[in-house]
Amino acid sequence: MIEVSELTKRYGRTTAVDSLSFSAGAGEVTGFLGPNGAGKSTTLRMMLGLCEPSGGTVTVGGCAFRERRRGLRHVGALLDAGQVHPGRSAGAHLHALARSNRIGRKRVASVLEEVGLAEVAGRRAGGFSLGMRQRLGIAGALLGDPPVLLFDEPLNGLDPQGVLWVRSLFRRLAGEGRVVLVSSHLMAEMEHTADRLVVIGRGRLIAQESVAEFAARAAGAGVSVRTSDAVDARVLAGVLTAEGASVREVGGAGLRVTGISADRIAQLAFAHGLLLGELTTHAASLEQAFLQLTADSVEYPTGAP
Ligand SMILES: Nc1ncnc2c1ncn2[C@@H]1O[C@H](COP(=O)(O)OP(=O)(O)OP(=O)(O)O)[C@@H](O)[C@H]1O
Repeated sequence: MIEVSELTKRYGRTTAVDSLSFSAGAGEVTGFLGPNGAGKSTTLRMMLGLCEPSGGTVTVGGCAFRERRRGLRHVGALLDAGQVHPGRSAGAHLHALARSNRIGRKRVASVLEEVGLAEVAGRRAGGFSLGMRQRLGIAGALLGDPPVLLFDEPLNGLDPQGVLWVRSLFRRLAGEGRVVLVSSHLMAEMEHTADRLVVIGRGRLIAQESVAEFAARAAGAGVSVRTSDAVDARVLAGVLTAEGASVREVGGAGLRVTGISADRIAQLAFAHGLLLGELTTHAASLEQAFLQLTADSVEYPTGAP
């Protein structure tokens, strides 16, 4: 379990992370989302003890990362795929990491296989594409078989096949009971990758909830209902409101309903002898909800498209 409590980082007058508190649990993929400059990388760096917080604490599995020995066995991280020495081969890079963390050579071969780089293990990392470097970074994170994994923008540069592979890898790692925290500035990347979302903007927590809960607040979500005439629409509106739904009249016989499922609306209409001409569920756009939620937090906003 990762626990972030009142974490703050200031660079001169810039507050990159501002009293941020959230947690990421074992057995699920937590998406760490925010627009560019929101403070995601700074938070991950503080988690790993790579930069000193100005305030607050972050613990991984109950204690600070820096207090552990042989870190890779406890926390694996992909922070920047460009961190590899360009003259070193993928294999040599991983062997060096393994040696300094007292991890056996066999494990290097196994992670190279896992990320699909076994055949190019002898090639210089400097000649790798961004997608291959991401795979190498992921291999480094997996090397110590750690219970906690942090990934900063791991889908960057991956082709669609690579994205699918990473998603199934994260799911498997979480299924094995590990903590998997994945940062991204794109909701579309997290929608099908994460179970829970931690959304930040300007260093502050905006939302912390399941993907399903996040979807429920998305604009555009709801059910369109059309009855035979305006009188029936009014009767149905009364019935639905009494059930706790929010109802808005749209035209004579139309209603826009939120807070209740289409199934339940159909049951209630049937129970009250009301004929429905339309019953349409509108899927929530998570991307839209994310943009609305973080609109005030964008560092360099551009004009509307
Ligand atoms: N070393 C530094 N010195 C000064 N300011 C910094 C430093 N590192 C980060 N910042 C500032 O802190 C803020 C948060 O940056 P950070 O890189 O953590 O955001 P991010 O959410 O990871 O963004 P991105 O999605 O663009 O990677 C930004 O305003 C950035 O300019």
